Amino acid sequence: MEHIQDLFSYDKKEKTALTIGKFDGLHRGHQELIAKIGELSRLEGLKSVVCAMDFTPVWQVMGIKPELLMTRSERMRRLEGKVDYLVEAPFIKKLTQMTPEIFARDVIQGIFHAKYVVVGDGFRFGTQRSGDINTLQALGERYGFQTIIIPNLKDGETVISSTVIKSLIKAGDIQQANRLLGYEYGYTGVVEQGNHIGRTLGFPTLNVHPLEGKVLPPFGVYESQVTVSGKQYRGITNIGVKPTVEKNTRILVESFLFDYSGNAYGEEIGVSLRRFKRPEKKFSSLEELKEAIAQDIK
Ligand SMILES: Cc1cc2nc3c(=O)[nH]c(=O)nc-3n(C[C@H](O)[C@H](O)[C@H](O)COP(=O)(O)O)c2cc1C
Ligand SMILES: Nc1ncnc2c1ncn2[C@@H]1O[C@H](COP(=O)(O)OP(=O)(O)OP(=O)(O)O)[C@@H](O)[C@H]1O
Repeated sequence: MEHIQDLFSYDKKEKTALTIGKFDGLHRGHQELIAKIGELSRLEGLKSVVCAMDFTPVWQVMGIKPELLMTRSERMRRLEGKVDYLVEAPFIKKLTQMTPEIFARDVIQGIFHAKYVVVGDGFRFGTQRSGDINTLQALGERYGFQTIIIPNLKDGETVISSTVIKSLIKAGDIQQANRLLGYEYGYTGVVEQGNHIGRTLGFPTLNVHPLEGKVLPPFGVYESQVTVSGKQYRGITNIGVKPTVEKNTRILVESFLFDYSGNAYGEEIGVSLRRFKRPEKKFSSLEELKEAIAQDIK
């Protein structure tokens, strides 16, 4: 997969099967669209393209702190091997001012040379989201691309969306969030040195700082799976500020791994969350904290 960081520097000439959207989380709905562009590109000798709209420039202007399911590099890794091109499209003035027609003509046709555009039911595009799937279909006829609509994938009555998944994570319902994502939500990060209290408690932890912008669940203890040097370990993870031992510390994701004995300082690890167990608590002694952790791992 080739990663192109700016839509306006995309200069490939091949015909494409294209999908467009924010693609935060690459949930099961997104995965259907990606499977479809893969299938079309294989059948018809096209290139498959994910055009991921990046709203960071807009949020910066508005002073909004982003809350996202994945960082750009996590998205890149998750798409690796699945599509030919990942093209990021920072949502700059030039884009925000495009009417649906200009977007279809200059971007879908002009930049991407799309033969197919694959979108979900609820897709909106153009200035102030003024175009919908009917607009897209009509413009496709004018500008020579075919629009393929994927019905919104649901889980029971719930339409799967990044927004719903973020709410579930914030509410601590990791199991349901994972179901809608189609994989386990988590954090990647470089292992940092802690206070080395963990090992005196008998529970040494691999500590990572959650990357900027990632949605956090309620502070607390979670069953987890941790990847270190390509190997997976079952573990238990505390997300929070460890109020028993620290004051005003920054948020950490701390994992005690069963069956692991290294320290991995400086290495990048992945921590996937499986289930919420209990809220983080300020214990009155380290002894009580130790007893609680012993219960957590049972
Ligand atoms: C399973 C687990 C549960 C934890 N629960 C809490 C908690 O409820 N309250 C708290 O203050 N710290 C909690 N911690 C964090 C510990 O305080 C922390 O791991 C310990 O102080 C070691 O920190 P260090 O790595 O900086 O040495 C928990 C850690 C683990 C692994
Ligand atoms: N559940 C779904 N089933 C099928 N397609 C979907 C689904 N959700 C989103 N899509 C499509 O995936 C593309 C990218 O969607 P986008 O990431 O913008 O939407 P989203 O997941 O609903 O996010 P948000 O909740 O932030 O609006 C769009 O074409 C959209 O219509």
